[in-house]
Amino acid sequence: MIKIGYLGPKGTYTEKAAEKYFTGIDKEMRAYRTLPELFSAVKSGEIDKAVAPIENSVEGSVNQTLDLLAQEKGVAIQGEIILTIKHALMAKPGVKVNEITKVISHGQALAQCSRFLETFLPDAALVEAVSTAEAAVQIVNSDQPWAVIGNPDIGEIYSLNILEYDIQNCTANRTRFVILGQSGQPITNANKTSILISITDRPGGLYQVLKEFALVNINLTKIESRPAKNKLGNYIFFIDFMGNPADGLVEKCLNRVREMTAEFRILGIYKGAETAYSYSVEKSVLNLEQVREDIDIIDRQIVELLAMRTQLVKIIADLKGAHQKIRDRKREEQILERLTAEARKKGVSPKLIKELYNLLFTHFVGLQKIRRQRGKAYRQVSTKQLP
Ligand SMILES: O=C(O)C(=O)C[C@]1(C(=O)O)C=C[C@@H](O)C=C1
Repeated sequence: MIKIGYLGPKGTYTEKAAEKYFTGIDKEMRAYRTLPELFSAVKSGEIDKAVAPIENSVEGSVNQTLDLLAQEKGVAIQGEIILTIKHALMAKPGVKVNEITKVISHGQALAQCSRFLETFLPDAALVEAVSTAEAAVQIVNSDQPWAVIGNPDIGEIYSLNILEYDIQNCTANRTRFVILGQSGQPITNANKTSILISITDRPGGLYQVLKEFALVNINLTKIESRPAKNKLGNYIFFIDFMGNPADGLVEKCLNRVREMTAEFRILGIYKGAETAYSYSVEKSVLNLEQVREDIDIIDRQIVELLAMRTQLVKIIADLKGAHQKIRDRKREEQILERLTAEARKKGVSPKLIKELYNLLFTHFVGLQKIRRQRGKAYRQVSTKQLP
């Protein structure tokens, strides 16, 4: 029998998600009051698996779950499940909608029903609880005309009356829950990976990372930033994508990302709940159109990088001023030596690199000469214009 923990108390959507994910499995369900308690329980081995909400289609990420994933290194994502959320307004028997003075629920549930609350209960106080079921417990223990918003099952569990069904702002209200376990347990049929990265502060840092995924045609399903909590302005990024690092292409892509990031961690490799777009190496290898699309992406990148190089050479030209020699053969030799060695390592022809770079050097020397000439002409014109 496996022990499964969830964000309780009984009746939460998370319990529903856990029941559904582990249907037909001999299990003992344990409710935890808070997400930190749930995470420590799975980390210590007190429970085998934990289920926690991570993202809602209306309200976005559950920040506390993301922060705990970042903090708790011994906990990994091992699966996920998506539930359609339908909220109900519930109160103790006898309480009518127009008598309600306070509505208690999880912050996300209150936000997801904001339109109903503004229209039908504009004067009621809105109070947040750690979970929807915890809010129900508060209602049960009070003799005030208060109400709770949550999963209609709560009504039955806590003997509350359902006053209104389906009160959420959007009908397509869905929540994704993650299944957590201790790190290092392999998952079969895994086709999705979640990683955490932090990027050193430099222009284009995040772009360079995302580019690596685009180049090998990996579909990112989510990217979210959270404060790194060490310095204002420092962020960590959570990235989910379709693919498994057991795939050579995915592994190479992640190795490159690891090299260019200050922090890199795999949060989980698991079976995705939805596989609308599934990544396949075979597809990109066998399909001519697909390979050409990949080449088009790379060619665009090459032009973009050349544009950046051009800007830098222009800065060099201005730094050299009017008298320093433009051509620097020693520097060219150093560049060629480094790049041909790197090319050899990566299976690129060193001859190609030599030819390509000799062409680039000639071009960039020419560009600097023209710039110097223009500068001279400009200085002459400006002098003439001087009184
Ligand atoms: O580094 C320099 O001094 C440059 O002018 C740039 C650059 C280059 O394109 O990398 C161009 C010409 C020089 O001969 C050497 C290098």
